[in-house]
Amino acid sequence: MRLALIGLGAINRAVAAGMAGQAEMVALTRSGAEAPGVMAVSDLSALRVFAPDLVVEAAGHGAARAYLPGLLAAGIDVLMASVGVLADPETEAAFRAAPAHGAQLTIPAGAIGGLDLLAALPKDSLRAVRYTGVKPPAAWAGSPAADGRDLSALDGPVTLFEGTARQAALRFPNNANVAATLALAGAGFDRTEARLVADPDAAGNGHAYDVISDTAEMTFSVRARPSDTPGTSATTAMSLLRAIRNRDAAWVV
Ligand SMILES: NC(=O)C1=CN([C@@H]2O[C@H](COP(=O)(O)OP(=O)(O)OC[C@H]3O[C@@H](n4cnc5c(N)ncnc54)[C@H](OP(=O)(O)O)[C@@H]3O)[C@@H](O)[C@H]2O)C=CC1
Ligand SMILES: O=C([O-])CC(=O)C(=O)O
Repeated sequence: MRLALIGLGAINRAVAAGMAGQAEMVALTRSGAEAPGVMAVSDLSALRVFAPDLVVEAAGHGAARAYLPGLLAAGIDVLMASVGVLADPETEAAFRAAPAHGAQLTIPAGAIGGLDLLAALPKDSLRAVRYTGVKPPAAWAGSPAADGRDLSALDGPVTLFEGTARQAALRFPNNANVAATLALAGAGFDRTEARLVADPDAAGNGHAYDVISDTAEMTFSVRARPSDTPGTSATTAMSLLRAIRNRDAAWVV
């Protein structure tokens, strides 16, 4: 398999380590970063010359918006981590219009799970989908939630945001991609509720959601170890690796 990674931070370094020896890999970053078994490429045209079977994006909303529609339009399959960028209607339209020659965009579960069942439920049967993300203060560094507030001095949990998944995904590009993924799998960006919490006592990154539908009620909850980037759960790279491996698998579970 030939993999082109966009971004080589916490997620894609773990993806590269997981695919070592099983894929030829290049990476596109602004700094020209490399990793064991991964050669840096300087720009998008060098990435395309590599002729990847799959592009794996884990570089942030700006990179996803700038690169991915063009790659899909060139007939290249894409697996994206920065799902929240699709909360912007113009960007979503560009992604939906782009794929050519059967190119496919894969949106992995990322740091959450249970999406197989949620996505199987008929959309018009969904009555409520409510997501809560709880992370330690360090995970919110650099986010608008920290604006003017010393999160390191918190002595208890604080709700930083409550609103729709669309608002959350756009305001918190590094922490609410899962809210966007949940919205796309379920009730949509404007009918999925999101709450984001900083908790000094949180033992890891927590994601929980409740679904009420005509057919079923479900609850999902996970608490995961953070990766080298505090706001990114270690499970995210594992989810991307599963999606990559499923491409070649005889059995997909
Ligand atoms: N779906 C999900 O569940 C989750 C999704 N995410 C998404 O994944 C993204 C990556 O997460 P993570 O690995 O933790 O982030 P990191 O900050 O650890 O790494 C980001 C990487 O992207 C590169 N990068 C940034 N901007 C660009 C650009 N314009 N072009 C090319 N490379 C770029 C950076 O390198 P350089 O600075 O050298 O360019 C760096 O290598 C997040 O920003 C978020 O959008 C994160 C967590 C969960
Ligand atoms: O990795 C996580 O815990 C989730 C995350 O940052 C995101 O959804 O952007």
